Amino acid sequence: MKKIAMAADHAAFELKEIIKPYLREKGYEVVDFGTNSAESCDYADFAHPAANAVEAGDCDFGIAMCGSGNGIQITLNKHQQIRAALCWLPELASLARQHNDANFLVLPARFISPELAKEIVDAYLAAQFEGGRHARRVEKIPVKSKISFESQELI
Ligand SMILES: O=C(CO)[C@H](O)[C@H](O)[C@H](O)COP(=O)(O)O
Repeated sequence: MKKIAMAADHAAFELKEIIKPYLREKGYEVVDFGTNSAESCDYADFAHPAANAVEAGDCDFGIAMCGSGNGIQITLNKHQQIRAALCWLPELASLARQHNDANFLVLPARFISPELAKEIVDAYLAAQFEGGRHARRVEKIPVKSKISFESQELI
């Protein structure tokens, strides 16, 4: 059974509580890293543990959300092995997986309806990484060392 890490701040708590049972009904195991109420909080406190779980292989991938999606996406992408994609349309979610092998789907909870959020989640879950030229590009994403701007080579 695939294991999904979930994380949200107060702005997305309600949406998380809608998407969580939706995923469980579909047969996914959900590990909920919080937040656990609509009380004001800081997205990074939930994003980092969820990112750690995916990086460690304890979860297969993640679904995260905050008001705009920006704060939690920025935080997740500080992790070297995380590719978090902010998606507000199903097509973007499909592409995030097909082209970017995104291991976190990020939703802007204050800008989409629960129904649209479910469609975006469905698109993300149904898509597969296409590999090929995209694999070459994804491999170049982690910052391995200083890179020369002129040559794009490691220095
Ligand atoms: O980090 C964000 C914006 O980049 C998120 O949308 C937060 O959910 C938002 O900033 C929370 O705002 P609030 O006024 O504290 O509810």
